[in-house]
Amino acid sequence: MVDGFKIKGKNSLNGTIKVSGAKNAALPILIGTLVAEGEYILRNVPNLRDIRVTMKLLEDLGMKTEKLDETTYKIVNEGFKRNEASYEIVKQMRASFLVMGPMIANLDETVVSLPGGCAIGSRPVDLHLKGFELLGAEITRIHGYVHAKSDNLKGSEIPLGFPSVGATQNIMMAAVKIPGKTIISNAAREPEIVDLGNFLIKMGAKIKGLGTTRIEIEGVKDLHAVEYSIMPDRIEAGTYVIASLITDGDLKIQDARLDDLGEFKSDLEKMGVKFKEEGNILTVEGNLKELKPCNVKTLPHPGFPTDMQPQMMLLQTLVNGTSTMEETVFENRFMHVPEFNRMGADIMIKRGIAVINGGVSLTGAAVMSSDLRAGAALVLAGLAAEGETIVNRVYHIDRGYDRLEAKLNAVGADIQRIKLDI
Ligand SMILES: CC(=O)N[C@H]1[C@@H](OP(=O)(O)OP(=O)(O)OC[C@H]2O[C@@H](n3ccc(=O)[nH]c3=O)[C@H](O)[C@@H]2O)O[C@H](CO)[C@@H](O)[C@@H]1O
Ligand SMILES: C=C(OP(=O)(O)O)C(=O)O
Repeated sequence: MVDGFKIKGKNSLNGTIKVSGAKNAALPILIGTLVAEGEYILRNVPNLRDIRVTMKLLEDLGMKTEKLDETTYKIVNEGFKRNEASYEIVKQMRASFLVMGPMIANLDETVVSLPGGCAIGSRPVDLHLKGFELLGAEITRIHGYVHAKSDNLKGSEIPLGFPSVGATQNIMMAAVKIPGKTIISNAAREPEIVDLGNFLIKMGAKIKGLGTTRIEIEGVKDLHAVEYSIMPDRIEAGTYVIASLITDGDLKIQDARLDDLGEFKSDLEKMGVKFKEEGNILTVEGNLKELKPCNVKTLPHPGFPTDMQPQMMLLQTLVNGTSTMEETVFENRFMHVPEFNRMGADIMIKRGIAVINGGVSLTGAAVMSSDLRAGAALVLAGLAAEGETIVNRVYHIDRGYDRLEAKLNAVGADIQRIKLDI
């Protein structure tokens, strides 16, 4: 049996909904505590399955972790107890592969399981490994594991073939401790990179160019543990923006930083959505019947974020006219399309582009969540649909949304957690 959601649609959402700390910043930053010994305090950590897996991973490597309150963790690094990150843990969460950077910076020999792909794509790590080789690591792959010899590393120029978020983070966490200067060119510019960089700078790292395509790092031997507060989750915030629009609601989204969402904001504005930011409260205005269709293409930041693609496609489904969605980051991130179609959407995929004939009325159905954001988009579809929707396999959603159903129910949704056959 697995958890599912039973959703009664057509309630409009009103009231204040608070955004939690960002999963995609919290995971690398928690792993960043492996970079240097000491006692860390991390605040604004979201309550997620991926966070619990990360704690297991850190403990397995020898760290002591303690939950101080709902969003605060203490992590004590007294050195590595072992030099291997096993498949049992890495297979549960791809971000686990980020341990490799701190491990090669601190240990002479390291073994890390290859993560493998997932429902949205093959998700290779060649750019991470090429970066480590340029830093002087000897890399071999045996039986699904990467072995690295790293007793003689030095800073280097690392051009990335693609501005990979994971590769940029992994290389940064190694380079901050490796003697000499490392320059990452074509680096990722995502706000989560900046948050990780700011955490490392607080630890004493010398990093320039965060948020640009060229990151310069001067290796420092003695870094120290710090207290740090994780940035708010821009994807969770964007998900609530869509929730407000598709339920004709009036959500007050607390701790949303719209500027972190790149072209998501400008694309919605082109559709006719108006944003208002007052202090840390964001509200959105837009009537589904009056919004215009739009053509969207996912791209690295500041382009339209791939993690908002399924939720945006739902909005495109409900707005009159034909819209398109082109996914350029992950080759297989359209698993929600047949599920939306089961609910009455009219979406066709042609040569990697989804063509959405919008303006339909959705009706509740039993649907399957294939990954985190597809799952969240199906929950939103259930909120907009007539009748009852059952979303199966919500464990994908629990990986990355902090109590999604509780937060949505508190602003007027009707979502029940139930047990379902897998
Ligand atoms: C650019 C981008 O939007 N990255 C997203 C990606 O980060 P994540 O770090 O998971 O993925 P990357 O940014 O590394 O990957 C982006 C693209 O680069 C390719 N690639 C990556 C690494 C590598 O070594 N070789 C390689 O070919 C991937 O197959 C993919 O097509 O997923 C996260 C979770 O959904 C998002 O928050 C990030 O915004
Ligand atoms: C797919 C996502 O995460 P992960 O890289 O952890 O799979 C996501 O955050 O949308």
